[in-house]
This record gives sequence, structure tokens and C-alpha cells, in this order.
Amino acid sequence: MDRMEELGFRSETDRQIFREAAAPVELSPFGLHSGMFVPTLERQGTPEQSRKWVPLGKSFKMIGTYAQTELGHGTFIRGLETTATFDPETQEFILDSPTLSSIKYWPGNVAKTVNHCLVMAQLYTQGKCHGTHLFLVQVRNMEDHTIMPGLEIGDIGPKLGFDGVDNGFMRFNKYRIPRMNMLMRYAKVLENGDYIKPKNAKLTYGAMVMIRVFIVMDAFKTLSRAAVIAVRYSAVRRQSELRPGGEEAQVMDYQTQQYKLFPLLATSYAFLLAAEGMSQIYAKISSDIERGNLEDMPQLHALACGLKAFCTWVACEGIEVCRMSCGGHGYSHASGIPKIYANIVGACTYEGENTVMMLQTARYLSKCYIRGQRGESLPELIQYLTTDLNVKSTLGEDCSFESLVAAYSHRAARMVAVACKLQQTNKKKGMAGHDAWNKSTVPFIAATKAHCHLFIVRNFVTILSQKKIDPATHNVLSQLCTLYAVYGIVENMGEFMQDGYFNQDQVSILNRKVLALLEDIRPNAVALVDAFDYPDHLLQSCLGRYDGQVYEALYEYSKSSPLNNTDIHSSYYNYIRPMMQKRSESKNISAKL
Ligand SMILES: CCCCCCCC/C=C\CCCCC/C=C/C(=O)SCCNC(=O)CCNC(=O)[C@H](O)C(C)(C)COP(=O)(O)OP(=O)(O)OC[C@H]1O[C@@H](n2cnc3c(N)ncnc32)[C@H](O)[C@@H]1OP(=O)(O)O
Ligand SMILES: Cc1cc2nc3c(=O)[nH]c(=O)nc-3n(C[C@H](O)[C@H](O)[C@H](O)COP(=O)(O)OP(=O)(O)OC[C@H]3O[C@@H](n4cnc5c(N)ncnc54)[C@H](O)[C@@H]3O)c2cc1C
Repeated sequence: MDRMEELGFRSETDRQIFREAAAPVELSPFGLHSGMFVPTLERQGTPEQSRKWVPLGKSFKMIGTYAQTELGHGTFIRGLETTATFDPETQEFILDSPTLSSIKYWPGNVAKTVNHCLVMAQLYTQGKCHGTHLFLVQVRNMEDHTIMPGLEIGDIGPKLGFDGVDNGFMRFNKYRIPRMNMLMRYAKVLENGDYIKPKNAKLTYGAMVMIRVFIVMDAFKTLSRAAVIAVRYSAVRRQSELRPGGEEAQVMDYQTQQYKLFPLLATSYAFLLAAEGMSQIYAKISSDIERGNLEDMPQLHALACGLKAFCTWVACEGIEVCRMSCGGHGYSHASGIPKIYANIVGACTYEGENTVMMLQTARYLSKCYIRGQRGESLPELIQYLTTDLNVKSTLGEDCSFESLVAAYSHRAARMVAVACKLQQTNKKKGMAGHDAWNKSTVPFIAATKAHCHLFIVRNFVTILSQKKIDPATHNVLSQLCTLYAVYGIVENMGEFMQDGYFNQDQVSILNRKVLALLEDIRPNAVALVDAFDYPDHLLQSCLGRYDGQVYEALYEYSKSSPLNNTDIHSSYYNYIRPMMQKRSESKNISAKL
């Protein structure tokens, strides 16, 4: 913190970039404090509460996290069992974990790091439950960091990754906190126990929406880092003869290697622009919400859910492709890619399990489809739902941006219509609403992915058509944008072709175009990854280092393996030699028999 003051970092974004540079792969043990705990105090606390607590948080005099998930519930927030019961006699809330399944489980940094938590609990006052609300809870003694009486806290044990975060469990036993520790910006409990309800119960979910927006940027960061490593390594690695008798080829000259990596390079650029677009939309709508205008809250929720799920799924699949494209060395921690994967793949689960998030967006699309069918106006991002589905593609050899965006709009509109019609058919068959919904959720997931894909393609095209970019750069970025869109069509051709939107000639054009673009991008591939400007210490990769000295780095890395600290490992004396001696003794015996 002091270092950031010295460096004059004022904005939270700059501070976050500095933190990530300091702890480039594992999330910092203070990531949740800065990224979730403090911003939630700012956004969900009253002005008085913010004035009191935010400075303590920003100066790390109070270190916190966000404790919502329980052993028995993570997705279904309304099913959370931790209770906060108001005691008007003492002006306190009594926090309790009434069941085993109600134990808080997973909250990051709760095990050993933090001294406070924002706890999501079912609020009870005057004998009535008012649903989940957030409470600021001190969990450790501020003098000696011991656990506060009435709490049981511990670490949940080893995980796939996320090793920089001590995810923990926390059990409350009639633990008392002051009434004013309930975050009361939107809902309140008065001294007499009266409950003042919020304009919208989902305002309490605001912290999650904010983090989902951040996670879209994380999807870009992690995929682009893996792409940098894999593309640079593919330029250095020579393997096999492309020309019989010739020198071994750079693996980046194999068309298959290009088809693996260049679409992921294009996706990295697309996700960066999508994350920036998402952040701008979040900034605008969240400030409207803070001013009391909740009109666009459903649109923000739907977009944040959809993009968080879509981008993390695609990024994780892409990081694995990057790892495998590096052969054996990609499997080593020396490549840096396994750690990137292990630390981002949790994002498909945390902050809203991806399928559940996609279904939230699907639910929004279903409602918008019905409004569109009634001729009601729709938000700009959703207006494609009223596309005339009888129109066929005008795509030509040039694969123009206009024809590509039209294709993605048509595909998403058609798939949303298919899912909605199935839902309506289910209802007409007499199914209850929840069954009609559940029995159409698989097509809705596919449609929502198409909806998110359209957002990303359209956003990329819009930025290229609006931003002033020098012609040479614009040309290369246009190649990337076209590759991202054409590759997406080729890889999902069935969804674009199902209603004959493309004719056979257009399909051939697209298949030729994707291969031609690989050749167009090849000369600029290394420059395009260098443009992300990730320093070597952040990539932590022998394969992706800027100077390309891969084998030297691998050799030094291997020599530094702890197993090389001794020539003969203790396991020889403890196990191997006794085993061999036993074998030779038994052999002597059998020879004598
Ligand atoms: C510059 C600073 C940078 C700092 C960056 C820091 C780095 C941070 C990035 C990464 C680090 C992250 C580390 C990991 C930390 C992980 C933390 C966690 O995992 S915290 C726990 C997260 N848990 C969840 O997300 C739970 C998911 N479940 C839910 O959200 C809800 O249960 C639900 C699935 C949405 C269902 O809710 P509910 O049953 O109550 O509602 P429904 O009946 O489905 O819908 C009712 C209506 O409410 C609307 N709705 C629901 N949620 C919201 C919302 N959030 N906002 C607005 N509206 C919402 C829903 O759409 C329905 O509306 P209608 O259809 O009725 O109109
Ligand atoms: C690395 C990591 C860090 C975390 N950090 C925190 C933290 O700091 N604070 C915190 O509070 N929590 C944290 N969590 C917990 C996280 O928020 C939950 O795990 C997440 O919300 C998923 O909930 P769940 O575990 O209950 O999964 P479940 O919802 O039980 O998922 C199991 C399966 O059920 C399916 N499913 C569930 N509901 C539906 C539905 N309605 N329709 C269709 N399918 C459904 C899911 O798609 C999934 O396939 C963290 C988790 C991880 C992995």
C-alpha cells in the first residue's frame, strides 16, 4: 500500500495493475479485500457507514473478504441458511450457523488472512425473515489476530489452483454484532426492529455483478498471456521437415498450428475490447442504480452473467489449446501455462457457476423475445431479436463486417426463437411454467452463447469502425476481427446453416477465408503478441520469454528443481536399496532351491 502511495497510484485500476504485476499469476491474498470487500462497503453501505469503514479498508487497517457461500449452498442464494436475528434489547444481530450445511465454506482469505468479513445471511426481525442481506462481521482480534469467541474458522484444504488464496470455512455460534453493522444503503432495520425494504431485493446482489464484470477482463488477461507464450514458443520451436530434406520448420509454419493459435490471438483482442465495452456499460448503469434509476439493472445483470460465463469458458478452453500446442514443454510449470489455467478455471464456477449465469441471461432473452413479438421496444443490444428470419445471407468473397454481423445476428435471433418456441410449446402441452422452462434450458444455453458471441463480434466491428486507428494497424486489427468472426462461423457452421441462411458457395467462401487469414496474420503474429507488452516476470515462462532463449531457460529451470539438491535422493536409501537387496537375497535363495 505504501509503495503504491510512493508511486503515486491514485486510481483503483492502476493499483490493481500494480498488484497483479506484484503477484502475476496467483490471486493476491488481498485480491478479494480490494476487489470485493472495499467496493461493496462503498456501494452497499450508507454514506455514514462508507465514511467510517472505507478508509479503514483502503488503508488496510481492516482487511476483509466476501463470505456468502455455504457447505450446502453456493448458487441458490435464497437458500442460504446462516441467520442474522435482530435483538432489539441489545440493538444487535445474532449470527448463527444452525446446520452443518450452513457453515460458510469457500470464502477467500477467510482461513488465515482477514480480520473482517461481509457475511450474507438471512435477516430475521420481529419473527419474520426478510431474505439475504450483508453484514460486516469482525472475525479476528485486531490486536493479536486470534479468532473471535463464538466463531470456528479454518482452511478448506488444497485446491486445483488459487494457491495464493486461503479459502476457508467459518461457523457462527450465536455471534453478536451491532445493528449498525448491517449494510443499510438499500434495506434497513430500525432500532425498534422495523424492516425497511429496498427498492429491489437484488440490489444486495450488486457485488457479484461487479466482480462478474471484472472477470470478463480476467478472461482476456489469462487467455492473452497463454497466447503470448504459445505464439512466441511456436516461432522459436523447430520440429520436423516441412520441406523434405529441408531444415526443420518453425512449428508456427504448420497450418494446423496456425489454426490452433491465431483464432485464440484474435479472441484475445476481441475479449479485451469486449471487457472494455462491458466495463463502460457497467460504469454507466451502476451509476444510474446508485442514483436510484434501476431501469437498466436487468440488462446489466443479464450481460454481466452472459459475458462472464461465455468468456471464461472460451478462455479456459483456449488456454488448454495453447498449452497443448507447446508439446511436452507446455505441460511443465516452466511454460507458465498450467498455473494460468489452474488459476482462471475456477472462474467458470466462482462468482456464479457458468451454466447458472447463462440461464439468468437466457431468462432475460426469453422475456425480451416475448416483448419483441408484441412489438414493444427493446434495448439496443437486444433489438436483433426482431430480425426477419426469412432473410438469407448476402456474404461475398470479401466477408464484409456487415455480412458477418448480420450472420451472427441471424444465428442468435433464430436460436433464441427456437428455445422460446420450445418453452411455449411445453406450456401448451400443459406443463407448469417451471417445467416448461427447465425442459427448454439446453436450447436456451446454446442460444445465449450465440447472443454473447454476437455481442463480442459486433463490439469488435463497432470499435474498428468508430476508433481513429492508423491504416496499417487498422488493417491488421481488421484481419483479426474477420478471423474471429469467420472462425466462429466455421466452427459452429451447423447453427448458421440450420435454416439455410448460407448457401453452399458461401460456406466454401468462409472455409477458404479462414485459411487465407492464417497466412495474412502469420507475418504479424509475434508482433501482435508482443503488443500486449507483458514483461517476462509477469509471464513467468521459459517458453514465452521475450528474448526467445527457451532451451537455455529450460535447462536452468530444470537444474533449479529441488530434486536436484542432492545427487542421490533419500528414497534410494529408504526404499530402493532395501528392495533391491531383498530381491537379490530372494534370488540367492531361489538359486539354492
Ligand atoms: C479496478 C479494480 C479492479 C479490482 C479487480 C479485483 C479482481 C477481481 C476479479 C476476480 C477475483 C475473483 C475471486 C473469486 C471470488 C469469488 C467470490 C464468490 O464466488 S462470491 C459468491 C458468488 N456466488 C454467486 O454468484 C451465486 C450465484 N447465484 C445468484 O446470483 C442467484 O442465486 C441467482 C442465480 C441469480 C438466482 O437468484 P434468485 O433465485 O434470487 O433470483 P431469480 O429467482 O433467479 O430471479 C429473480 C429476479 O431477480 C433478477 N436477478 C437475479 N440476480 C440479479 C442481480 N444480481 N442483479 C439484478 N437482477 C438480478 C433475475 O433476473 C430475476 O429477474 P426477473 O426475471 O424476475 O425480472
Ligand atoms: C476458486 C473459488 C473461489 C471462491 N471464492 C468464494 C468467495 O470468496 N466467497 C464466496 O462466498 N464463495 C466463493 N466461492 C464459491 C462459489 O461462489 C460457488 O462455488 C459458486 O457460486 C457455485 O455454487 P455451488 O458451489 O453451490 O455449485 P452448484 O450450484 O451446486 O453447482 C453444481 C451443479 O449444479 C448446477 N446447477 C445449480 N443450480 C442450477 C440451476 N438453477 N439450473 C441448472 N443447473 C444448476 C450447476 O450448473 C452445476 O453444474 C468460490 C469458489 C471457488 C471454486
